[in-house]
Amino acid sequence: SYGQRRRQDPNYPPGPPQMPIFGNIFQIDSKNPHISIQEVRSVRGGQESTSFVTGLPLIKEVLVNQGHLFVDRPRAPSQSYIFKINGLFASNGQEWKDQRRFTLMTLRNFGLGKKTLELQIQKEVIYFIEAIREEKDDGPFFFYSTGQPFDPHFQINNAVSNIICSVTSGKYEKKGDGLVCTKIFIAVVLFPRIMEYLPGAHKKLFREFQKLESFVAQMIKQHKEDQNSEEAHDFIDAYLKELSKYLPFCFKGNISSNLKENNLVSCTLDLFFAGTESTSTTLRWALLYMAFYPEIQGKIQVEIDRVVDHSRWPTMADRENMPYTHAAIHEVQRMGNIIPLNAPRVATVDTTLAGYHVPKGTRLLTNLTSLHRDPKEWATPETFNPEHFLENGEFKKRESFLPFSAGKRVCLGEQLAQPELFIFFTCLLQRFTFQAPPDTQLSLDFQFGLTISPVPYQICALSRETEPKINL
Ligand code: HEM
Repeated sequence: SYGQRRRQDPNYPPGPPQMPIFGNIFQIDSKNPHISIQEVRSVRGGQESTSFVTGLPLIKEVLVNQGHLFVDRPRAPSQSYIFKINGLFASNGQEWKDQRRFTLMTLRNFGLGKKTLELQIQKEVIYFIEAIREEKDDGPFFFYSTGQPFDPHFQINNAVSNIICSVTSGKYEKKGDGLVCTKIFIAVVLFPRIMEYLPGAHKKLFREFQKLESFVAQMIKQHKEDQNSEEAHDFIDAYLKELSKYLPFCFKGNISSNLKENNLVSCTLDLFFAGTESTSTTLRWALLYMAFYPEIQGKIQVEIDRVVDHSRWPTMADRENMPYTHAAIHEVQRMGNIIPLNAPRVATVDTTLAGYHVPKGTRLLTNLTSLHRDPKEWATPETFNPEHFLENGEFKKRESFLPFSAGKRVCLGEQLAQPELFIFFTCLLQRFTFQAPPDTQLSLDFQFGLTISPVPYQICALSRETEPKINL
């Protein structure tokens, strides 16, 4: 236990006094764990000991310099019961390396970091915006076109999940059969709500997860039945084609490479989870901040109008000419701070950190909040201020900004998330001005679920079509 360890090893990281059995579990504010823990500390919940790593030098040590020693995810007893411990997010060792390498290679083939994917993102935003325009007074988009208050949560989630769906199982989306994918998306959106119904939530969660798995299995079955061309159309296709190379040796895949059908199911689910919630939460923060700070929104719109002719949509190539907008998106991510303690890691060997002994098996949480709110790093750490990422009017990278983490296990989808954020944000602000509903004070309060997200809000989107074009 922590107490024994600390007595036996004075070099074990310090921690607050603990209760027997429960350790420090009651000292952590479950709603704000990232706020209640501000130092490098070890705490214990039950038998588990976790170290919180704070500050840029130490966080870089864990994620980058000594990254190979902390690259694994810890195993919770409930994890293998509720979630699988394979796939991309939860696997370790060679199994993780094989899934990650194959997924990155395949996503690159399907346009990650290239123009093709950008066009796909643009298409989704255009669908979203055109739907707003086409609908007349009685349609579900009536509110949007008339500037009436609406909650953008569902629409944003839907658009973002369509992108990840088209990459993973796009073949069937194109045929107009988006049902399976839509069901998965709805379940993903429902997950945080299910967690609210504790106790018993884990049982529901497990059942929902099983349903998700069988949806994906069904999707894979459809892909198998339809594999008649040489070309892979989406991620599932590409994975199945790789598996089929090894059919003579192993019906369910290549034993030596860890590419197996159960891993295909888990990787697909991981892409849905990781690819939907994080991007859509960031976009919800973005619209909220715009409505909260109308002058900043106005400056961004001036920049968009200066660089992008109103007859076309913004593209990634425009970003270098839009330092203020680029900085504002970074500021949304800094303030949104949606994954405040990063994803957990575990020490794979006995090692030392800041002079403290970190025994093998210690869980580590890198406190990204300590970077994103560091008063020594940011002029106004608690206030939204795009100037944080500007110097002499040019965009400036900042070391203390790691929303996607860093090192070998850095977010696998960063190159998808960045164009998603830029294209959604700029296309929406090119066409709409977001503002608080009349007589309403918007709040920047957050709630804690899979990510830190804004509390549900209503917002008005005023069409800019009739506004005169602003020239600088
Ligand atoms: C604003 C959007 C996003 C943010 C802030 C974000 C952030 C993160 C963070 C902090 C991690 C943990 C990294 C670590 O352990 O060091 C992570 C992992 C991951 N992300 Fe993202 N992410 C975003 C979007 C996406 C998208 C669009 C995808 C889909 C392709 C994605 C796929 C993944 C996967 C598969 C992992 C697990 C990687 C591994 O364990 O090897 N993410 N992300």
